[in-house]
Amino acid sequence: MTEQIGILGGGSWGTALGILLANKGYGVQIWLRDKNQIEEMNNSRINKKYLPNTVLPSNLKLTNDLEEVNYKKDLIVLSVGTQGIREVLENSKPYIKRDQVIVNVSKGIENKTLLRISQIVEEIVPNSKYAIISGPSHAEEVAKDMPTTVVSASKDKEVAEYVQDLFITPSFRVYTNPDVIGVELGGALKNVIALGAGISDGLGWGDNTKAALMTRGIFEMARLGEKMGAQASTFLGLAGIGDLIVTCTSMHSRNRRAGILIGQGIKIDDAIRQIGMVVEGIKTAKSTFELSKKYNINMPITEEIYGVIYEGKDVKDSVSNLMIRDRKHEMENIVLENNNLW
Ligand SMILES: NC(=O)c1ccc[n+]([C@@H]2O[C@H](COP(=O)([O-])OP(=O)(O)OC[C@H]3O[C@@H](n4cnc5c(N)ncnc54)[C@H](O)[C@@H]3O)[C@@H](O)[C@H]2O)c1
Ligand SMILES: O=P(O)(O)OC[C@H](O)CO
Repeated sequence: MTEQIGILGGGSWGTALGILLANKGYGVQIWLRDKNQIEEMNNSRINKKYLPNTVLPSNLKLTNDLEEVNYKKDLIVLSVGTQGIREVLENSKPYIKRDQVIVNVSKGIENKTLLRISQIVEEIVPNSKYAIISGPSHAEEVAKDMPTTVVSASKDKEVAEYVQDLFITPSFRVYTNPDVIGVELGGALKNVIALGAGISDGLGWGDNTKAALMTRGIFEMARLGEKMGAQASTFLGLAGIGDLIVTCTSMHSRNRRAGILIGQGIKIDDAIRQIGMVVEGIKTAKSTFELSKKYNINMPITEEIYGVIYEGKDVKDSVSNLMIRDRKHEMENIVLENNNLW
């Protein structure tokens, strides 16, 4: 029997993955909250707002009804922005069945609770079969079938491999990994560093600066990750350095582009408005800053980005703060172990 898949959220990523899965022949239905957008997409068969250059396959259906999108689905994909996941999942809860697999593809940390998305899912739908897909994967390129690699992470090997099997195509290669914490944190924390890379570009600075932000950025991501129970080696993989590279360097990146605008002197709210899509790094910068305090981890880049976004710090002062800190040994506080097996 053909697998049936429901996708909660029809932004650029939910739509690109919906197209990929529908092209594999599965029955796919995307839930969107905006009825007008559904009508427009049904008429044009294009998601003009979020993914304007790709036609939707005929077996990709749209709905505004949470009961319908969950009904008789083998797999549910979560692709609304992180801060909306709790609300959408709470509203879906009456319709979610025990045997359905839940795959999160969003990348962030909830404000106030400081929870990762797997922890939100566990609170609302305890003991569900959960996986996360993460890695360097811009929707715009996946929709054009450009070679892309990602990771399917789950505590349950069977679930990770089921999700790998469902999503893999000759141009979308899916690896597995048991380290849910590391894969989730890699995808979330890189958005904060990408804002910094964008700010550096917006200031007109060069490749040296960006390479420094990326390299020192992955160190502080891994430091927090290890303290929170992740494998440091995950940060060397697709969901860590891989995603950091793509997000810090691509013109598709919403986070980098928001950073560029901020570096050019545009106000934060105006930058977010101009991007017009979820810029996860903005909210996740706050959560990450608070996590770094909670776990007592030194995260100087994240701290300065938090200062720029939430305390109105001048970006040039922030960079100067980073450069004139106490001298250090490069490899201080880094342990690289690899126990990354089920
Ligand atoms: N776009 C990409 O290339 C890409 C790739 C990998 C991962 N992601 C991640 O996927 C997630 C979604 O990103 P996107 O780029 O598709 O964003 P987007 O802005 O294009 O779409 C987000 C969608 O979520 C909906 N939404 C947001 N809050 C909601 C709420 N409370 N209730 C209902 N709907 C809500 C929006 O209406 C929109 O349809 C983010 O976490 C992002 O980091 C994006
Ligand atoms: O466009 P961004 O910055 O939200 O990044 C999207 C994906 O996370 C890239 O892998």
